[in-house]
Amino acid sequence: MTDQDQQQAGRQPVLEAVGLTKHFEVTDRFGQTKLVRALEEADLALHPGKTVGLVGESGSGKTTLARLLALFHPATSGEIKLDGRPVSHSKDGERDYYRQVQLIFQDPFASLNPLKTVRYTLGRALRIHGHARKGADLEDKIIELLGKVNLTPAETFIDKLPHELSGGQRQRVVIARALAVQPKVLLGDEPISMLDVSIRLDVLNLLANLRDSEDLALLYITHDIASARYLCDSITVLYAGQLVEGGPVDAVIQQPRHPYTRLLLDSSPDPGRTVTAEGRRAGLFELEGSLGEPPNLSDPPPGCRFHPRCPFAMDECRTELPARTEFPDGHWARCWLHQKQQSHLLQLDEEKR
Ligand SMILES: Nc1ncnc2c1ncn2[C@@H]1O[C@H](COP(=O)(O)OP(=O)(O)OP(=O)(O)O)[C@@H](O)[C@H]1O
Repeated sequence: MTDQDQQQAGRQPVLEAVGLTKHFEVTDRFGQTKLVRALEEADLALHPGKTVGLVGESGSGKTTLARLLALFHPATSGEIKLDGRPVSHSKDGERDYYRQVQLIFQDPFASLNPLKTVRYTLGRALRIHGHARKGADLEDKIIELLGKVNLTPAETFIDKLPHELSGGQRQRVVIARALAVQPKVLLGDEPISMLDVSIRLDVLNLLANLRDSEDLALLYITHDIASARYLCDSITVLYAGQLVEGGPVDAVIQQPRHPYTRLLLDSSPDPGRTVTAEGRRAGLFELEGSLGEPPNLSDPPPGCRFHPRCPFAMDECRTELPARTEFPDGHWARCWLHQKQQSHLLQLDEEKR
């Protein structure tokens, strides 16, 4: 353990999800009510100065978890803790929470009022949260925020409306507005996925710099495991509403312990690895297409929801989600292979890759 790791180990999480579950009640066109089981008993911990990547394919429940953490939806069950204390859902409790936890959405254009200038947007956030009132002080703080997100010189941007900015500049304004609140936690829900490919890296680097300079706890939500690898200290993998694996980024990427994480890695372009003619790495999931689609969450498979696609599925997988198996260095997975002493099957296959 490095000195930094030791310091981190002693720091308590700033934000924690404990057993967070969300079932949405929806009514179909025939008037029938059903439950969409979007998230099941999710545990997650965010630490100051660290980034957790939440990775999963479309519809796996990533946004649902972000929205629960931002208090946009009430949880069906489970708890959110800020600085070790359960969040109070009183008006004052929620106002205090929003001062500390800010959510950045995928689409910066939809996040900004199209009729308001950058000065107004940032000034309003500063005033509402009591970090500046008016006049020169307010102007100085707006300029400081623009500097933090590299929108300089500030006079080039301060009087612009959202449509006069590029996508990347708009997302920087959204990030500056979140920083105006002086939060401890930033939740980034696919913050680069709608940006031009050429500027995605710049925005990731900006988030990394802000995390370090402001000691922010960052949740980075993405379907792109390669970008999570670039930005994150640890990764948590979500499949069809169930968290299936997590741990330090290198451990998860170098030695995935859940077959679904293997699928994600095998599907992710990586120039350093063997690639088949179809653009996928040679390996277990070459026949991914024939292994089926993610389940419908209004009628999910029982047990481990990945079992219909899993080449290792055993009887247990079809009835019960296993407990977490913990490995050294904080790496864990929920997979029967480990509970039934069958990990070698995954390892044998790993050697063939
Ligand atoms: N407000 C809602 N009402 C009903 N169902 C919802 C609601 N929000 C999300 N869902 C359902 O919950 C499941 C998870 O959706 P969610 O948006 O969290 O996934 P995601 O991983 O963020 O996907 P994407 O990457 O496509 O945004 C989906 O089946 C979705 O249809």
